[in-house]
Amino acid sequence: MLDIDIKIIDLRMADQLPAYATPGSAGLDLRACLAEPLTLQANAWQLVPTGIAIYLKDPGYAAIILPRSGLGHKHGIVLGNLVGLIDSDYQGQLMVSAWNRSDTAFTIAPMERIAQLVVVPVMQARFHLVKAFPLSERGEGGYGSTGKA
Ligand SMILES: O=c1ccn([C@H]2C[C@H](O)[C@@H](COP(=O)(O)OP(=O)(O)OP(=O)(O)O)O2)c(=O)[nH]1
Ligand SMILES: [Mg+2]
Repeated sequence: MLDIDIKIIDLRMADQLPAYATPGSAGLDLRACLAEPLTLQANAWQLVPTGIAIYLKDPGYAAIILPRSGLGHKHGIVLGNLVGLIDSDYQGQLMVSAWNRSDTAFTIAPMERIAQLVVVPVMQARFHLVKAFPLSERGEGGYGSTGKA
């Protein structure tokens, strides 16, 4: 279990801090911190505040924002950036780019859970410039080079 600092940006979030819904949950649901319902027309997207900020601090971690399965599959509410990446040094409010990829308008209610946050380990890399790589089995083959079946 990792300890992370969290800051309340909107007071309405004070009693609704993100929490794992079950002991085995990987994601924490993020709420739409809205004053009034927000209707996303078909294929419209809008940046939605969550009312909270986190500071991961350790560059060995990041957080990713993912769609909720039900909203995405049943209503087409996914993310305008497909996946949100939260840097370990980001201290601003968590924002969700809510995109209605469906052909029907969808209304997000204030405080509705619209996306989920997953904290993940990250390895920062140091690059060593070389002229050639030692040959691997794959070499430069990709994009289906191993066949279909
Ligand atoms: O869905 C998202 C994606 C990003 N962010 C915040 C946290 C992240 O650390 C910061 C920058 O995100 P990113 O690096 O993906 O965006 P950028 O377009 O490269 O902006 P920047 O130039 O600020 O890095 O924006 C969010 O709140 N929600
Ligand atoms: Mg960036």
